[in-house]
Amino acid sequence: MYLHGTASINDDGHLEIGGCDTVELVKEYGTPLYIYDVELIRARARAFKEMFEKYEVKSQVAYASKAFSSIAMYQLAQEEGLSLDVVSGGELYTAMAAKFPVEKIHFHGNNKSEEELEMALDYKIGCIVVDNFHELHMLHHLCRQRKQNVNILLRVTPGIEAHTHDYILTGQEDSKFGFDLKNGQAETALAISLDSGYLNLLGIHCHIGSQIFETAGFVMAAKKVLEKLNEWKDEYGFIPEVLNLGGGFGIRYTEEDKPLSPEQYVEEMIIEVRKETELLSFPMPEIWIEPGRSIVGDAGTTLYTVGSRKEVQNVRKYVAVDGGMSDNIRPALYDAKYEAVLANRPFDKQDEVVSIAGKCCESGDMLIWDLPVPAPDKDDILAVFCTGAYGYAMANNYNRIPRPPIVFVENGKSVLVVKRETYEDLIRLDVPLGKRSTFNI
Ligand SMILES: Cc1ncc(COP(=O)(O)O)c(C=O)c1O
Ligand SMILES: N[C@@H](CCCC[NH3+])C(=O)O
Repeated sequence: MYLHGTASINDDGHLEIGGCDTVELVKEYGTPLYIYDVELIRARARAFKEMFEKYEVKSQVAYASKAFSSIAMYQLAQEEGLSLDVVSGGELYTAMAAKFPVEKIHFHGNNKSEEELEMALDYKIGCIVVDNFHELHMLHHLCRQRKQNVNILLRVTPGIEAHTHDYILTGQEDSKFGFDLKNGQAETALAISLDSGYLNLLGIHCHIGSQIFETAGFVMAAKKVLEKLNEWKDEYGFIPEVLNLGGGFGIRYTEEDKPLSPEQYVEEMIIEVRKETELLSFPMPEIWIEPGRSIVGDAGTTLYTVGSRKEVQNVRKYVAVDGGMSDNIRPALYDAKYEAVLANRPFDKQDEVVSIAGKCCESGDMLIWDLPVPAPDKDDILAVFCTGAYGYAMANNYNRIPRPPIVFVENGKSVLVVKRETYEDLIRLDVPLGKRSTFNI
C-alpha cells in the first residue's frame, strides 16, 4: 500500500491523514468527501521555491489553480508565498474574494472575453498571458481606451511533443494554445506588443503539457525559446525579464507512475536556462513556473461509502460507491488510473478483486477497474488517493448529484472549506415556467 504525504494507518487500524482518522471524518462530514493534506501542499510549494532560492535565481512559483480552485486554497497558496495562475473570470473573482495579492496573479486563457480582460485591468493584476492575435488586439485597444498599461507575457507553442495523454498535450505545433514559434506567429506578436505603447512585454511563456515525468521536454522547450529570444535580441533589441516554463510536473497515481521530485524538475530547468544563456551570452531571465497537479494532486483523497454490488458470474464484480464521474471525471475522460483502500480496515486480507462503479447513469462511470481489496461490505469506506487535482475542479452535477464538500486536514485538525452542495443549491438557478406550461400562449 502506497501512502502519500502524512497518510498512515493509526492504532485503530484506520486510514489517518493529517493526523485525522478518516472514519471519524466521515462521521462528521459524510460521504463523498474530499480531504486535503495541507502539510503535503505546503511541502510541495516549499520544495519548488527552495530550489530557486538555492540557485539564487529570481523566480515566481505560480500555483495553477485550475487544478483546484477555492477561496481557502488561494489563501493557503498566499500563505506559502506562491503566485497564482488563473484562467477565467471565475477563478480571478475567487482570487479577489480570497484577497490574493493582485500583483502576483497571472491570467491565462485562449479565449478571454473583453469582459474578463476589463476585469483584469480593473483589478490591475500582475500580468496577462496573451494567447493569440485576437486577444492581443483587444487588449491593446482596451488599454488605449483606458490609457492604462499592463504587463504581459506571450504564450508560445515551442513545438514539443511531451509524452502524456493526447488531451493534455499543449506544447505541440497543432495546438489551440499560443503563438507558434516556428511559423513566425510568435515573432509577429512580439513586434505588435513592442509597438503597442501600452503592453509591457515582460517575456515569454510556454507550457508543454501535463503529467510529464521527464525533464527532457522542459529542457528542449527552454532551449528552443531561448534560441529564438536570442535572435529577437539582435533584431528587436528585446531582452525578456521573464521566462515562464509552465507547469505539468507529473505525480504518482499508481505504481506505474515514476515522477521526479519537484526539486529535480526545477533543478534541470535552472541548469538548462543557465547553460543556454551563458552559451548565448544572454542575460539570465527570472524563471516562472506554474505547477498545479504537483501542488495539490496527491494531497487530495476522496472518501466514499460502499453501497450496492453486482456480480457477473465469471466476469466481474461491480461494487458501487456514492459518488463517481460527478466528483471525478478523470477515469472516464482520460482512462486515468487510481489506487484505493478500505479506509476503515486497510490491512484486512485482500480476498477479492472488484471494479468500483460510480452511481451515475452512464456505463463509463467507473472509478477503478480490477482493484484488489478485502471483500467490501455495504457501509465500508473506500478512500481513493490522489484526487486533489482536477477532481473537484472538474466536478459536475450530472444526474443532479450534489458536489461533495471539501475538508482541509492538518496536525490532527479538520476544517470545512467548501460546503456540500444541497438539493436547494441544485435548483437555485432554475426558472420555473409558472402557471403557463407552454411557450406559445
Ligand atoms: C498554461 C498552463 N499552466 C499550468 C498548467 C498546470 O499543469 P499541471 O497541473 O499539470 O501542473 C496547465 C495545465 O496543463 C496549463 O495549461
Ligand atoms: N484536466 C487535466 C489536465 C489539464 C491540464 C490543464 N491544462 C487532468 O485532469 O489531468
